[in-house]
Amino acid sequence: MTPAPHDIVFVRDLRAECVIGIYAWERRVRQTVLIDLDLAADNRRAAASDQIADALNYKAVTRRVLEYAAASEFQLVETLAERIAALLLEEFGLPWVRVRINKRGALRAAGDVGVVIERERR
Ligand SMILES: Nc1nc2c(c(=O)[nH]1)N=C([C@H](O)[C@@H](O)CO)CN2
Repeated sequence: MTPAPHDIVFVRDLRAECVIGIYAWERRVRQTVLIDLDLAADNRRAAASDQIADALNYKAVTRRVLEYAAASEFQLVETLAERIAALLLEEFGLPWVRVRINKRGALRAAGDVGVVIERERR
């Protein structure tokens, strides 16, 4: 089957609790980050069979990301994004992912702040 490069499974505003930040007070608390995921997946087989076994199961993906984030203690959102991207590419066999980490409220003068990265499997 030829690749379907435009198919995406997405997740928005996944609420993850983790230790993250560069300041001393941030090492002592858990903060909420909002995670957006765009996951390249060929959705045609799932659409044809209507079976979850043929789909990239977004429940399984989000459960794994939340488990990983909860155990993490990075300083930078960049690192958290990078490690989540690597995990998704490796464990779910995906060809390409976009990961957005939103540390909402981290800056008094701003609403949403964070990073977006795109990675592909080598
Ligand atoms: N590019 C980044 N800048 C900053 C980060 C970060 O993770 N990446 N983190 C902080 C602090 O932890 C901030 O979130 C606390 O207010 C500052 N800048």
